[in-house]
Amino acid sequence: MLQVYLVRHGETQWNAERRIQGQSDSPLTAKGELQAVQVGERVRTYGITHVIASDLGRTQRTAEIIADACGCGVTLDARLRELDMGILEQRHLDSLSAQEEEWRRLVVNGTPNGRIPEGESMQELSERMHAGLAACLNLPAGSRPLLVSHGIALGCLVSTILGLPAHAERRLRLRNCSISRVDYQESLWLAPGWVVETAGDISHLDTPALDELQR
Ligand SMILES: O=C(O)[C@H](O)COP(=O)(O)O
Repeated sequence: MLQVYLVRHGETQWNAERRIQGQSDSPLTAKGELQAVQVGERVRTYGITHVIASDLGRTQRTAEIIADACGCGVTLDARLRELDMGILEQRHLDSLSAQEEEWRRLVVNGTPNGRIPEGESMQELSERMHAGLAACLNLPAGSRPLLVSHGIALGCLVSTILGLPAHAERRLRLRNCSISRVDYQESLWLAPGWVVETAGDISHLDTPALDELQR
């Protein structure tokens, strides 16, 4: 049975500053680097064969640290990028006008085809994330991939595997460097398809690696 590990990147400067990242980028903080090291320590004995990351800098850096621990390389897949948040990217969450907050809510509340101007809908995000995950089924038999992606992107993937709407990602807490796992179940007796084994596990992060919300 194919097991796929899903890791959100380590904390970044803009995560810490409460700025919207989307497909814009900011570097990992020292805490973010430590979180990635702790993921590496946790998964180094899991037999990971491929580390596949979104092509944004924060996921690439996190993936390099994890891949070093696992002794494998990193490949990039743009389908694993965060939701494109259009004209609100780089903005402080606390600085949005009423109109801007309304645009953000179109996405958060699951308005059909809702998007921030110049951004992407949750449906579009869901389709490309599922395509990125499905690509793992083409890896050689016995592969055990680990994907490094983003908060909304991974939340959307896990929610929709569960049969929930994409915006149900708001009900999942996928913290920086949390680990989730989905398996491709082929048993005829059980429903074939992706199954969520774990979501948002942070038991490998010690206190210095936790963010404010986690303490
Ligand atoms: O700011 C964002 O884009 C999201 O809320 C979180 O994205 P991230 O997982 O890339 O930090």
